[in-house]
Amino acid sequence: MEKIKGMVVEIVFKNDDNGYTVAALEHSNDEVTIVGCMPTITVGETIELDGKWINHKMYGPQFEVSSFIPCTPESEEGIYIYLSAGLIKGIGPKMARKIVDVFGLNTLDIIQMNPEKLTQVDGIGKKKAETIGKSFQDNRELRNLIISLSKYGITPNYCLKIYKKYKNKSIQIVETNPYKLAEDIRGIGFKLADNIATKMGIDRHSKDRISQGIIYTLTQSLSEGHTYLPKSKLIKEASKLLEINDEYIKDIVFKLALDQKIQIEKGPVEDNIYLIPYYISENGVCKKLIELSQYEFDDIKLNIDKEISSIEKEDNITLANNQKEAVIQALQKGVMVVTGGPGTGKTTTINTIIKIFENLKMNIYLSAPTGRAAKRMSETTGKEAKTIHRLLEMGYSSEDEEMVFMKSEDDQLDADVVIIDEVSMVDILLMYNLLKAIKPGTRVILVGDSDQLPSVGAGNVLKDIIDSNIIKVVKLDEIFRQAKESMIVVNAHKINKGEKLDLNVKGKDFYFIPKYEKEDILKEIVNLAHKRLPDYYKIDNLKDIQILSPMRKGDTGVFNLNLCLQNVLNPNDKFKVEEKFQKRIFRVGDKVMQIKNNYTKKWKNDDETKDGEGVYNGDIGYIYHIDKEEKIVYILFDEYKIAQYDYNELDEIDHSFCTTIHKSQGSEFPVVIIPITWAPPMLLTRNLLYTAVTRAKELVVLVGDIKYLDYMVKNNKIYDRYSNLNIKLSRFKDEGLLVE
Ligand SMILES: Nc1ncnc2c1ncn2[C@@H]1O[C@H](COP(=O)(O)OP(=O)(O)OP(=O)(O)O)[C@@H](O)[C@H]1O
Repeated sequence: MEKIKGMVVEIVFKNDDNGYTVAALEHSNDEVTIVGCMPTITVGETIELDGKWINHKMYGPQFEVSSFIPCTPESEEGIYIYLSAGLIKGIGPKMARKIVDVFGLNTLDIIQMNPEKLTQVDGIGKKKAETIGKSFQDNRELRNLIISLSKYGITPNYCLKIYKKYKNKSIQIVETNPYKLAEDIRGIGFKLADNIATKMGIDRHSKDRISQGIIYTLTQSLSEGHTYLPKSKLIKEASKLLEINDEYIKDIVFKLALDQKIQIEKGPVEDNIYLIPYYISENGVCKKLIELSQYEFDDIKLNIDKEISSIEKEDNITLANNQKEAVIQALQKGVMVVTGGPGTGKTTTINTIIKIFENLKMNIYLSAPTGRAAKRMSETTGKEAKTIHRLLEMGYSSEDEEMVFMKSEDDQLDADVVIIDEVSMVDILLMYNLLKAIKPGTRVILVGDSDQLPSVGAGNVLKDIIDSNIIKVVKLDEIFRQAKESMIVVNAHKINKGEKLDLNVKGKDFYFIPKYEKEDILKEIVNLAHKRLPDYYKIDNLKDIQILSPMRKGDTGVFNLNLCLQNVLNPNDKFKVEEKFQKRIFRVGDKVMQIKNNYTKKWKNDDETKDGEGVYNGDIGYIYHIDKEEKIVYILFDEYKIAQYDYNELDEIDHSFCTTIHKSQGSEFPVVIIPITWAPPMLLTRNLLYTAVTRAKELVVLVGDIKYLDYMVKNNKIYDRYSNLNIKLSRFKDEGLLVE
């Protein structure tokens, strides 16, 4: 093994996925080629390398690197080159020159130890000095992490995610339990974590490995919507994942239950295995629903029929019988469900209910699971509606920054009535947190359409509640005359019943354009969004049109459609700043979406007169500005909220010229275009089509092969979720525990 030292003068090639780099190094007054895994090196940096000289057939002599350590640059010029490489937020070449001019050889010490002194440099204020100091520190720690973890085959991109999550505890956490990465880091699955563990020498049959495999199998099943797995299924899947015999797994399942990491519940056929929070939530939702629904009210003394008549007169409307029934039940029951498809009068019914409770001077809270749904509820009721997270006053615990709700059993909501919209999107954990915060004597009204896709999170809450026959349900099924005018509404109901759709009725709002080849479907959709629809309907191709695809991959999947749509709807332009992030280019003007809830993301309006926090999964925005020097992307949401994203936060953002149908749940758009083509059967389902179509307010255009449309309408196979809420609720009735 030999040692050489020198300054990196050029990066010839770098593979961001595995860190393999070819670079030129200034060494002993000569320029030599170095090759190997050096993911962190930058031009201007001095490094010390271990390795050996080889003679490459084509490229001649090269130094093959087995390990390297960064050294502090020794000359002022070296420091300048190092700082101007763009690694540190707030320092570009000009600023680097100014800083080195002031501090000379002490520059790096000053940035690391006394960043406040940077204010001596023209153009650096207190805040900027702090940012530079922090960015330098983060950069150092991250580079050390990348170097330390590269021996386990962890790529720089994952190191960045790991560092974001665990900060300076990263190495310690990874080396103590690499399987934790599979739980916490997006993109790292059990397999990758297991590979890392193998490189660390962890035994295949160790208790830690098997425990993690079992927990991972259960965690994975949550993303398919299951709240538990039957024991035999769990063992089979875990054994496949771990590639070991069932017997080892059975033992550890039992041990995990003793350690209270999982819960075993006796089922009628076999044991069911839960992760603890899901067990507590499923039982808790059941108990709270029974408790709230059994409350006997004697607080309202009014003639309900008279009250309804006077509101009907006021609103110039006659409620249908089941709408009236819903209003009456809302006054009498502790918990009730109002369900129905589009145009069946849910909003009208809820507005009547709100009026009656308002006349009675009752305290009413309105809420919905997502920001978009809450906004829509505010618009249709004319009253403030909050997200459930806001309603429950979500915050973070001081010790471990875990999310907590301030409103809970110890400090319940001061409400007489709570109305929740879009309940089909509420999962079992959120429902439990909500119900815990509601005291007996409060009326809870759950509104939703159980034919929509179920919640992204585990459970089948709305459908289970409806199917249990324990909670009062009023199903609205009449489509009102006004709503019947819309083929979107009419066809949505036809989809639900598995009937043939009315397509291309002249002057209406539901069109089908036949195309058979995927390339033709793609071309047609791009053309519709770019030219045809905006020209014909005089609408905005970004704001008014939303393309929804069932899948992410493939020619007509979200990823490819976004690439093609970006090219025509927001093409490259020398006046528009853009930046490449892994496989995507973000450009000023791009339509984007927040893809996970970020309750603490701060936003301000343009003139900073309004501010707030929280950007939610599914929120659509536009790239407003990209600051390459500060490494910040500014995104405009809701026409006035501007949120800043550091480059390393951009995994929360995706392009949204096209989104998946799943992500569109709870949102509405004027015009929706949907590709109809081959996809895996589990994506060609009736309720996926129904959800997509009901997102449109004014126009639906389907493009593709009619045989797949027919297939979707007929395919009402719902992929069952393991959830016991329905059975647990029904048990109360079977055992005669309910007051009728
Ligand atoms: N009793 C009624 N008589 C006549 N028209 C009604 C009645 N109830 C509702 N409508 C009308 O039917 C249409 C649909 O009603 P509404 O918006 O309340 O339904 P919805 O179920 O909330 O629909 P969506 O889910 O699509 O928002 C509206 O135009 C509304 O004015």
